[in-house]
Amino acid sequence: MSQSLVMALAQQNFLVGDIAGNAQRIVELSRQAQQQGADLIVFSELALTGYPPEDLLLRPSLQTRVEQGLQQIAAASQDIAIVLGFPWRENGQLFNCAGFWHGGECLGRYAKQCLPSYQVFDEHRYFSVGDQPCVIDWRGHKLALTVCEDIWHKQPVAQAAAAGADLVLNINASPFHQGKHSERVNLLASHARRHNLSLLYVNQVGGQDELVFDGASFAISATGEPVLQLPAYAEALGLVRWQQGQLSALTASAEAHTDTLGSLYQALVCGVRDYVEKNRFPGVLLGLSGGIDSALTLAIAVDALGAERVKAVMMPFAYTSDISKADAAEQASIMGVEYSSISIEPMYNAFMQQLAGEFAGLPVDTTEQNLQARCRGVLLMALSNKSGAMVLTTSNKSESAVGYSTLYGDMAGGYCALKDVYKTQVFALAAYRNGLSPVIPQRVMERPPSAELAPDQKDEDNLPPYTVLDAILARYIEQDLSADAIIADGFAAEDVLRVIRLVDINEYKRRQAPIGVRVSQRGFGRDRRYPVVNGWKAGI
Ligand SMILES: Nc1ncnc2c1ncn2[C@@H]1O[C@H](COP(=O)(O)OP(=O)(O)OC[C@H]2O[C@@H]([n+]3cccc(C(=O)O)c3)[C@H](O)[C@@H]2O)[C@@H](O)[C@H]1O
Ligand SMILES: Nc1ncnc2c1ncn2[C@@H]1O[C@H](COP(=O)(O)OP(=O)(O)OP(=O)(O)O)[C@@H](O)[C@H]1O
Ligand SMILES: NC(=O)CC[C@H](N)C(=O)O
Repeated sequence: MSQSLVMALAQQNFLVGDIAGNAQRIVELSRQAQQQGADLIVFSELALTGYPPEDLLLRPSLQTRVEQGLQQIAAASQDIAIVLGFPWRENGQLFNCAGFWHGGECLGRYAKQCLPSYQVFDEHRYFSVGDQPCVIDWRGHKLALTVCEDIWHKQPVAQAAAAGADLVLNINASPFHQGKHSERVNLLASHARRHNLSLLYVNQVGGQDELVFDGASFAISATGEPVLQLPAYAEALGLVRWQQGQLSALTASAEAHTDTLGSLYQALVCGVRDYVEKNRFPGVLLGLSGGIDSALTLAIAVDALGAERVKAVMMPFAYTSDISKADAAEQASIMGVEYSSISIEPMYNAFMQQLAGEFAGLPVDTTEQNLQARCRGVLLMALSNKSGAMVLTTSNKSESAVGYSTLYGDMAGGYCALKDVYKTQVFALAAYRNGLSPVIPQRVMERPPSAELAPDQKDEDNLPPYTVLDAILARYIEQDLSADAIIADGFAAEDVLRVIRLVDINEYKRRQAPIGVRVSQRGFGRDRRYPVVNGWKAGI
C-alpha cells in the first residue's frame, strides 16, 4: 500500500562553481522543506555546480569537490529524500546525473541520456551519454528520474513508463527564450497523456552570463492538467501532495507565465541584476544620450538594482541637441538616479589637435564620429575604475548585427542589456515599461533615432527603416534564409544585399562586444559561432 507523499519543488538561483555554497544551500532548504512537512525535495539540473558550469567541469579537483558536497547532502537526507543534479565521474567518463538520497544513502543515480549540443548548449564537450532508465521504488511509489533535454525526446519517458514509473521527476536548467514556457507545458502534458504519468518539472532561476533561467517550475497531472505553477524570475519552494496516483497543490500557484513583453522585460532585468550581483559590483553606470536605447537600459538597470546603485552620465558635444540634454536630465530626475554632465569637447579637440598633422589634407569621415564615441568610452571607464561600478553598454541587436557601433567607444563596457533585442522591440519594451509607470520622457519615445555624431544625423539616413532592417535581419539571423529567399519575400534586393554584407563583415566587431542577455533562440553569443575570417559569398 503506497503512502501519501508531500514533495517540494525547489526553484533556486545557484551560483555556478560555488559547489560548497550550493551544497550548504541545498542542505538548508531541505531542512526548511522538511519543517513544512515535505517527504521529498527536488532540486534542478546540476544544482550542485550551477548550470552551465562549462569548462569548470574539466578542472582536476571537480570530483573531490562534488564528493564533499554530496557527503553533506547525504547527511542531510536522514528524514527527507533529496533529489538533485550533479556531475559524476565513473570509469574515466563524466555524466550529467540526477541522484536520489534518503537515510544517508544514495538510492538511485541516473545519467542524462539526451545531451543538448545545439544553440547555447555544449554538453557533448563534457559528458558521456547514459543509457539506462532509473526508477526508484520508494514508500510504495515508482519515481523516475530524468534530466532536462531527456524530456524533449520520447525515449527516456517511454523507458521510464515501461519500467513501471508512475511519477517522473524531471530536473532542468532550461533558459528562457520568448515562447519557451508554453512549449514546456505542452510538451510535458503530451508525455503525461501518452503514458498516463504525472510529472514534476523543476527548473533553476536566475541569470548566468548571457543566459536567463526563468524558473516557472510546475507539476502536471496524468491527464495533462497543470496542478501547481511556480513564479517566473523568483526563487520559490512549492509543495504538492502525491496520493493514490493523484497530484494536488499544497501551496498557491503563481499566475501562468505568459509569453508577453512583460516576460521579455523581466528577463532583461533578471539578466542585468544577476550579472551585477553575482560579480559583486556595487552598481552600474551608463552614458545617457537622450536616445531610446540608453533610456531603456537605464530603466532596466534601475528596476534591476534600485536607483541608488545606478549613475547616468550625459557627455555632450557640439552635435548634441538641447532636447537630448533636457530629455536625459529629465529621465534621470524621474528615475531618481545620480546624474552628471561632462562635455567631451575639450578632449575631442585635444585629440584632433594632436592628430592634425597626420590628418592634414584628408576628408572628414567616420573617424571623427568614432573619436566622439571613444571620448565617451574613456570617461565612462574612468568613472568605472574610480567607483567600482560597471559600465552597461546600450547597443541593441539591430546595431550589433550591422556593426553600427564604435569599437572601444560605445562598445566599451561590461554587459549589455539589449544585446539580443531588435530596435523595433526596444520601442515596444519602452512603451511597455512606461505603461507600468512613466519613466522615459515621451519625446525620447517619439524622436527618430540618431547617433548625433554628425550634424542633423538620423540612423535611417544610413540604414533602411528599422521595421525593414529588423525584418531582413530576423530572416537572415533567426531563420537562416539566403539573400535570394529574403528578396523573394518582397524586400528590395539592394537593401537585402547591403544588410547581409554588413552582418557578414561585422563578425569581428561582435566578437569583441561585451556579453549581454540572451532572449531569442539565436543570440549573438554562443548561439551563433561564425568564423571571423571567411570567404563565404552571400546569395543562395
Ligand atoms: N575584420 C576585422 N578584424 C579586426 N579588426 C577590424 C576588421 N575590420 C576592421 N577592423 C578594425 O575596426 C575598425 C573599424 O571599426 P570602428 O573603429 O568601430 O569604426 P567603423 O565600424 O568604421 O565605424 C563605426 C560605425 O558605427 C556608427 N556608430 C558609431 C557609434 C554609435 C552608433 C549608434 O548609432 O549607436 C553608430 C558610426 O556612424 C559608423 O558608421 C577599423 O579601423 C579596423 O581597425
Ligand atoms: N551625448 C551623449 N551623452 C552620453 N552618452 C552618450 C551620448 N551620445 C551617445 N552616448 C552613449 O553612446 C551610446 C550610443 O549612442 P548613440 O547616440 O550613438 O546611438 P543609439 O544607439 O541610438 O543610442 P541611444 O538611443 O541611447 O541614443 C548611447 O546609448 C549612450 O550610452
Ligand atoms: N539543460 C538542458 O538540457 C536544456 C535543453 C532543453 N531543451 C531546454 O532548454 O529546455
